[in-house]
Amino acid sequence: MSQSLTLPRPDDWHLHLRDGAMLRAVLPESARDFARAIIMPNLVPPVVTGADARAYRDRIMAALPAGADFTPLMTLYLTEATDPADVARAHAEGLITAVKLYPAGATTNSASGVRDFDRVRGVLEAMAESGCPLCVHGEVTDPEIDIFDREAVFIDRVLDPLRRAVPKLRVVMEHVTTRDGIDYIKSAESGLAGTITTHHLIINRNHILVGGIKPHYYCLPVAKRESHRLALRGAATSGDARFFLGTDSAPHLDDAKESACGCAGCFTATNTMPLLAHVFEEEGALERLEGFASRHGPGFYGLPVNDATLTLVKGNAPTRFPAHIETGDGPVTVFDPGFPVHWSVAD
Ligand SMILES: NC(=O)N[C@@H](CC(=O)O)C(=O)O
Ligand SMILES: [Zn+2]
Ligand SMILES: [Zn+2]
Repeated sequence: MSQSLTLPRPDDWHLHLRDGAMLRAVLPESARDFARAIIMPNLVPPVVTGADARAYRDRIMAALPAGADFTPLMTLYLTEATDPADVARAHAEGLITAVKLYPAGATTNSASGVRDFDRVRGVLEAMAESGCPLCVHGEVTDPEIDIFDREAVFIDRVLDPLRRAVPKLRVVMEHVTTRDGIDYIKSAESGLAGTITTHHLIINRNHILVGGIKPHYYCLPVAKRESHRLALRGAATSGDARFFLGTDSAPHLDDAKESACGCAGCFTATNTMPLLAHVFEEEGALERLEGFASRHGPGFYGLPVNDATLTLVKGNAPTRFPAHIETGDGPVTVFDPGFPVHWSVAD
């Protein structure tokens, strides 16, 4: 028996495309299924000015396969030296869609991030005025705080005080991984949303650590215990418009992940939509995938829902996804959910 589901073409509200050979290898994987994506600015060096964002957008457009229908929505990497006027100009021109806050040292390429939040108050106030959203990597970096608690502590120590200090600022809590994060987003009347990744709906911390360490399941924020994964599933499949898809597809070469000090990031661009169909079907919420992947994100960002459509089909045989993609510099492993998936994207 075959089944199918057609939705408005989805968007990815949190994506790492990198640069150079990696960009050319991973961009087609996202452009195939997604119409737009919020492009993370954590390159080396980071995308900090409007001019940087313009140049990066040009490199992405140059790397797009012929005939692809994909729009990169650019972001700036917030530093303590960010000029509020440059942000305001880039946003007014439509060059950027959001600004990204990385606490310094929290994740991959975050060394230029923010240490002293008072130093970015002026930029945040200008963004609140112009309606430019702030996307946040929500983890504290205090070495005293256990890595599994870093998201919950960030909410109390940083995010909530920041939102109270700049109440009109629109904030996206990226890659929520805890029940605490879900509850915090639900507690806000307006101006706060959360992205949820594909892999955090699928794995908990046992998947990373039981039976041998699995570097391809290691990402930041690190997957938490099962009760948190269930809270994420509940939120994603609830129909609540404050939650939408941000894959956080974050490619690293296999050599960099399968290492004594492996990089954080799961590469899910290739198979995200079939995996999500599997998860939503498992939760008895297939009809809500459209809200999560195609409608809630544009709603928050004030953009139109895509006119084009994407069709997912469920076949009798498990779908065969590539195990890895080639970049020219080495392979990147595609996220393996560890169970058979019968959904695929129709041609
Ligand atoms: N999510 C990750 O584990 N890694 C991301 C950075 C990030 O989104 O925090 C990356 O750039 O590799
Ligand atoms: Zn992050
Ligand atoms: Zn990310």
